[in-house]
Amino acid sequence: MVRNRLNPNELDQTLQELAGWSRTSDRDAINKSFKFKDFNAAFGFMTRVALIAEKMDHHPEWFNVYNRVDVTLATHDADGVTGLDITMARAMDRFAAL
Ligand SMILES: C[C@H](O)[C@H](O)[C@H]1CNC2=NC(N)=NC(=O)C2=N1
Repeated sequence: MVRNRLNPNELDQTLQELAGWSRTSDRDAINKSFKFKDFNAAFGFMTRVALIAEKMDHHPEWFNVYNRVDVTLATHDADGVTGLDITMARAMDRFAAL
């Protein structure tokens, strides 16, 4: 089930395939800092992510300043990291590479 929390082993294994993603130190979540050319590129990324977040009904926590977007992913309903967060992380990596 995508909404079940990944156990620590599953999460560590999955993170090995996700470049730049780390476990968040103070809670069950994952995070990555994305850097873009400028604000326009950063906001374009956020817009693309927003559209799929609505489709997935799964929303990132993020902080943007100029060309940087710091993202934290967790499934609030499950109080931890689930397959939904991994799907979202992969989608974000794809959009960031455009
Ligand atoms: C009511 C609504 O479906 C839920 O609150 C959704 C919305 N977006 C969500 N986003 C995230 N990241 N985790 C959730 O548990 C979640 N739940």
